[in-house]
Amino acid sequence: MTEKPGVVVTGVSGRMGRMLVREILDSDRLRLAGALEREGHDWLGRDLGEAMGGAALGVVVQDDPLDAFARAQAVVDFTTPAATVGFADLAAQARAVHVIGTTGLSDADLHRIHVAARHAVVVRAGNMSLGVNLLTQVTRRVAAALDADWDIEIVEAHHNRKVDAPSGTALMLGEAAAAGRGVALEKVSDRGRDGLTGARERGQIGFHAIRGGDIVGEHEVIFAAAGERITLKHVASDRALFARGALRAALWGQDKAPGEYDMLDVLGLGD
Ligand SMILES: NC(=O)c1ccc[n+]([C@@H]2O[C@H](COP(=O)([O-])OP(=O)(O)OC[C@H]3O[C@@H](n4cnc5c(N)ncnc54)[C@H](O)[C@@H]3O)[C@@H](O)[C@H]2O)c1
Ligand SMILES: O=C(O)C1=N[C@H](C(=O)O)CCC1
Repeated sequence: MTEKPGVVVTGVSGRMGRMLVREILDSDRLRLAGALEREGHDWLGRDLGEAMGGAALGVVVQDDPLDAFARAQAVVDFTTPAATVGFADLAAQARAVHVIGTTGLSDADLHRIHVAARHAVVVRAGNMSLGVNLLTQVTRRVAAALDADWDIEIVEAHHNRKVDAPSGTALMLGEAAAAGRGVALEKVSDRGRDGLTGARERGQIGFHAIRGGDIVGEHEVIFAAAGERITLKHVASDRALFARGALRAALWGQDKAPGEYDMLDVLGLGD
């Protein structure tokens, strides 16, 4: 029997990091090959299981990605843009599948990831859930069916620790709506109106971010016209959903050619 693919979890003490560890330990198809945290973190050098408040796992939390990735077939990464671009280079060197859930990536960050993907499989998505990825397809189709008399607004809500806005998911939905309309999102995007903004411009796609409490992730795409309105909505109530999607991507990527992929590829939802 071949060995199960080994996964390194980056940002292992984070909200997503802990969720990923639990899901890998529950999985009969993957094994935990390493655990990374940032320099100076108080979990470094400790057994991961004990740091998480449970029994020892025999995996020590470290801050050396090169060493960890050399023992892994996949790196599952929900950290920060600065950390993720560095991991992209190193995961590519190690020929490990790099699953990127980190959001808030700049165009320069995306370029670095694109270059790394010449040498290894990268799967990146602002949202790893089946529901949201399906919603992007529905959004694109609805936007394609309606003209610009229908104003498109995207409203997202997340917990009060989230550091980026609009959310990665909101941007995916915005890209889908823009693609349906046949326009470039950056030309029509209007983010967080405030003050004497003037009337809404025809064809704009608006973004609005709510931050509060422990909201896991909620997204609405509103199509509003004179006398009627369509609202498409997704609610995530459990972060495990994102972790399971990311681990599915880590497995899916094992036999793929180097390149950039997304969750539509993983879920077989692409056109
Ligand atoms: N794509 C999705 O489905 C999805 C789902 C949830 C969250 N996210 C995104 O994932 C990211 C993390 O979210 P979170 O809620 O877990 O955040 P978090 O702040 O709880 O966790 C991030 C972790 O990364 C660690 N980290 C930072 N720099 C590091 C480095 N250089 N090396 C190793 N570890 C490092 C931090 O110490 C922290 O533990 C965010 O960008 C968020 O938007 C994406
Ligand atoms: O908790 C977060 O942060 C989330 N980030 C992703 C986003 O930016 O869309 C996915 C939902 C949760």
